[in-house]
Amino acid sequence: KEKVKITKEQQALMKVVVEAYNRHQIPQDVAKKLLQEQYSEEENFLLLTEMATSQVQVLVEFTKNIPGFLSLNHEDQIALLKGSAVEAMFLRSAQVFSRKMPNGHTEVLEERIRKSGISEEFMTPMFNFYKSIGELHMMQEEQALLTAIAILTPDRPYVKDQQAVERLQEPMLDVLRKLCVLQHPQEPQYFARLLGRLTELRTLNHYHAEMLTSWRMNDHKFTPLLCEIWDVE
Ligand SMILES: Cc1cc(Cl)ccc1OCc1nc2ccc(F)cc2n1[C@H](C(=O)NC1CCCCC1)C1CCCCC1
Repeated sequence: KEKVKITKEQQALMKVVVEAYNRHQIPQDVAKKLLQEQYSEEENFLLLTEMATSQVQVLVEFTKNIPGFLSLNHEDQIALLKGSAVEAMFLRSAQVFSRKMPNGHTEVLEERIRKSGISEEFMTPMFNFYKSIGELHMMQEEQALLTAIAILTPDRPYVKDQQAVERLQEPMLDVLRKLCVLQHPQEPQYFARLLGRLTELRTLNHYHAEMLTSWRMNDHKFTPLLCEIWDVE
């Protein structure tokens, strides 16, 4: 059985990605707000649009720190960001939801989200995803690399130079695969399960526009940035 070893270059790549991921965290903690009090559907919608707007800005900063991203064709940089922003939001939401919290807090948080205004039909796929992410107990290195891998998906719509994107995604996949083998030696399928979450993320992508327009309230207002990213209005 060959000894898996992370090279110096791979250590350096991981360090850059993890530091960027930790540096670009959401300023205010939405989970704390939701646990503090029950908001109306309008207030929840506003909270989501505020959180999502700041998360997109955070995502752009994180992406700029992915080695090689800024040397991609500019239109392709936009296509990758536009193609991955919603997935990154759900991935971040899942990570926020799966964080270790004091007893009973996760249940309160789930209840507040169920009553937030999102229509019923989207709750099951969304919480199934959150729970499947939670079960993985991902380390922050795995979260950061998985987010970078999702952003560097070559077959996003309108990407012209897919090979250039593959050349950036492959080293990330390599170091994540090695990390999974080293961190989860008893679970040879762990890496495959992680990548399977990216497939589940894509299905959530299909729902996002309808999740927003069907929010139980009238007159859904979006920021210009979200109109761009969320295919709404
Ligand atoms: C990401 C997303 C996209 C669409 Cl279309 C619809 C919905 C949604 O998030 C649901 C969702 N799942 C959550 C799990 C844990 C949590 F603490 C908050 C969560 N949220 C929403 C949120 O603030 N998400 C942000 C989290 C940080 C990154 C940017 C997004 C709150 C908004 C207030 C009403 C209760 C849901």
